[in-house]
Amino acid sequence: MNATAISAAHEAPGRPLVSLRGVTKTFSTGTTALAGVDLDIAPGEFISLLGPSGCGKSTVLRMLAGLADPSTGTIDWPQARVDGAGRPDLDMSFVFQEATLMPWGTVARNVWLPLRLKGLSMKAARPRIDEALEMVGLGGFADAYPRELSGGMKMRVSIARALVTRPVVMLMDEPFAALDEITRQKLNDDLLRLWETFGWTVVFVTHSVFEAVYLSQRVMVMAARPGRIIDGIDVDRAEETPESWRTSETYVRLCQRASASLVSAIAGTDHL
Ligand SMILES: Nc1ncnc2c1ncn2[C@@H]1O[C@H](COP(=O)(O)OP(=O)(O)OP(=O)(O)O)[C@@H](O)[C@H]1O
Repeated sequence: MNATAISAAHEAPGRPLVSLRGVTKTFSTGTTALAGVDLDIAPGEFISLLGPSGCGKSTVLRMLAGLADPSTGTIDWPQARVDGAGRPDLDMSFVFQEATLMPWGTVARNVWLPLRLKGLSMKAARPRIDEALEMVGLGGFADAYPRELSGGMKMRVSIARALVTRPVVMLMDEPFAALDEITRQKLNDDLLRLWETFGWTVVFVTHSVFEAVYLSQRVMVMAARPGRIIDGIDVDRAEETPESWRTSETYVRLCQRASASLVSAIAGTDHL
């Protein structure tokens, strides 16, 4: 494995896909969810936001998705055309912890949903639905109903529904947190394969040090009260295979480093 750079820098090299500067978010309740967040994310980067409950991870994702605006500070998309409200013309998909499938619809109809919202008929969308299901290993399950699927399969459907629109940016909010460890590891590997295939920019929220270091090129550690970034850890996985990476010295060392940051994040959080 190559030397692994570790730095607290929040900037990605080159021209960022998105750039957050001095971003704060204060809700009408008075809660300051984020204070002074500076972060650049490079195109094609896999970045994780790691931190204790309430540190503002989901708020960052929601702001990237355009579902919430910063109270102060800026979010710029230097490589995209933006509309009057500053929203980029990039396709983004959001994957949540719950698969949130429609129980009355087959797998194919669930995956169709975002294309249907764009006006595509089932007939026109079907090749893309089948391709998306193949990509997540559910080629034979188009006509199954959610109740017939395991938790891991439901999450695969959710990922198929996210990738069927061929997004540029994949926003993932603890997608595997509810799954057992073996399923989670398998889905981690599948996600990395999909990321390599599609070249997505992935912003991945997790509470798990091991998952963050396993998946990411960069792990941003956040603390709460107020939500802020306290550390940035660069991860160079080099040529490791999934198995050799999970047991490598570098992986273990970076997990220790991220754990130590997380401990200090939690130590500075008086409500825990
Ligand atoms: N709509 C809202 N109105 C008021 N407060 C909110 C709202 N959304 C989030 N918050 C508060 O903002 C802070 C950050 O919330 P956020 O959900 O971003 O944290 P998180 O790190 O994703 O937490 P978790 O890991 O528990 O999902 C929390 O204190 C939360 O209670």
